[in-house]
Amino acid sequence: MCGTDAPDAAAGPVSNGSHASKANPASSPYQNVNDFISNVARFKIIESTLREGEQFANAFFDTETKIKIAKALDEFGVDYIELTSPVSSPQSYEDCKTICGLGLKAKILTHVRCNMEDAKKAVECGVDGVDLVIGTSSFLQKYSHGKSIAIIKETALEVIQYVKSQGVEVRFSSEDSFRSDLVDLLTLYKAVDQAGVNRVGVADTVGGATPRMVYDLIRTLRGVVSCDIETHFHDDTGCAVANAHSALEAGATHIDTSVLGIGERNGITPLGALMARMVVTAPDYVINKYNLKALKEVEELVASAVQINIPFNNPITGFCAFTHKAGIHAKAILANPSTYEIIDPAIFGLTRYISINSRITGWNAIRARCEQLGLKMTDDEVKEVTAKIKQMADIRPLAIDDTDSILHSYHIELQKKQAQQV
Ligand SMILES: CC(=O)SCCNC(=O)CCNC(=O)[C@H](O)C(C)(C)COP(=O)(O)OP(=O)(O)OC[C@H]1O[C@@H](n2cnc3c(N)ncnc32)[C@H](O)[C@@H]1OP(=O)(O)O
Ligand SMILES: O=C(O)CCC(=O)C(=O)O
Ligand SMILES: [Zn+2]
Repeated sequence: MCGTDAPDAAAGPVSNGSHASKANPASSPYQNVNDFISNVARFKIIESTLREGEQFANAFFDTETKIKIAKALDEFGVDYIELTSPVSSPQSYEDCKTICGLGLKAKILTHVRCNMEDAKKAVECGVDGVDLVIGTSSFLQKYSHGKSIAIIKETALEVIQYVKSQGVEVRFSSEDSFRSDLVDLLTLYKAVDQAGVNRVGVADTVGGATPRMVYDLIRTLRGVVSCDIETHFHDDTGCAVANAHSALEAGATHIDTSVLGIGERNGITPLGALMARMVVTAPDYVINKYNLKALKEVEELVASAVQINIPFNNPITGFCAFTHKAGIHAKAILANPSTYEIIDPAIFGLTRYISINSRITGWNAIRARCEQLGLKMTDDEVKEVTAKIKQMADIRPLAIDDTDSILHSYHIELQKKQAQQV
């Protein structure tokens, strides 16, 4: 279907029905449960395409590209934009300063190791906030930086005090949180909270956490710290979006994303997929806060910058995300799009497409196409021409033009017959 039947709003029968007018959103079982701890309807996004995303295998962002991406993310309405550490290279340092000088609405963060030298470089760049990170699992303590929890705590408190003294936001995050000792973690978070951090960060660095593990850890942490809680989920086991949702339900306040999920290995929670999830959970909040119609453009910009295609099954913008094919689906979609769509594509400035070119096409979809083409036929005639389309589709894949040709020829034959009868 995909090769010969590419969605094109002008080509196939497009149902203009809108979800809002045909379904009562208040009746959705997927929406926000209003418990007091959940932040699903008031979360913030820390967009890390220009930090975590730069760790994606294909990524090379020159200054101009970074500026374009930062501006596009700002237009989209993300709350924060996180940049690569300025100690990474001289150009990273310059780019960090340049982006801080753009005057964007989004706050600019940079992500550095939890030590004084890195923090000083970060502050020098003029960022709004510094995201401090250090591994707390025994793996990272032993094989990465070699520091004990006591030293981590002592250093963290010094660095936090310094960043705060510069009037800059500060966050402390424990890399590899889920493989860290819970007592170590809570002791550290409590200490940095008391030291006045704006946020603590919980990171599933290796992508092994499940939504239930996330809920339990964040719920526990929520009872220990009073500051905001940022969360960061890798997608190695396919749970990054679900984990983000679970974190918000448990009281996390901020979610890290990157466009198309790009990042180290197979990346993190994708911005678009998170929007898809959250627009279903908390439609009013998401629609009013984010410029959802700009999503496709942001994704295309980043996809082109890192030389990848948008995956076919990407939520929202995958080429067939709003394509309906089977006859049973098509009939119901034409009557009411909510039957087989959880998200109205119009919210993202997109249209749905109904495929009419296969052996599984039904006569209701063909009737809609005939109406669109202005070909008048009785129901029995539509059924007869549908059978002809199926006959042909049994032999080879059809393009929309093939189906339309069958419809036009059949209609011409009908007209000839009618003329003969007169
Ligand atoms: C899970 C994550 O994604 S965390 C963020 C990852 N981001 C980055 O790595 C930013 C890009 N990195 C870089 O440009 C470089 O790694 C730099 C500039 C940070 C450091 O480069 P180098 O000095 O050449 O060290 P290298 O990369 O080989 O090793 C990392 C060093 O940081 C130390 N380190 C690692 N994490 C931390 C931390 N959180 N706090 C302090 N030191 C740390 C390691 O012990 C190691 O130190 P060493 O020089 O004594 O061996
Ligand atoms: O700083 C953080 O919270 C996350 C760092 C990171 O990229 C990770 O742990 O995967
Ligand atoms: Zn990461």
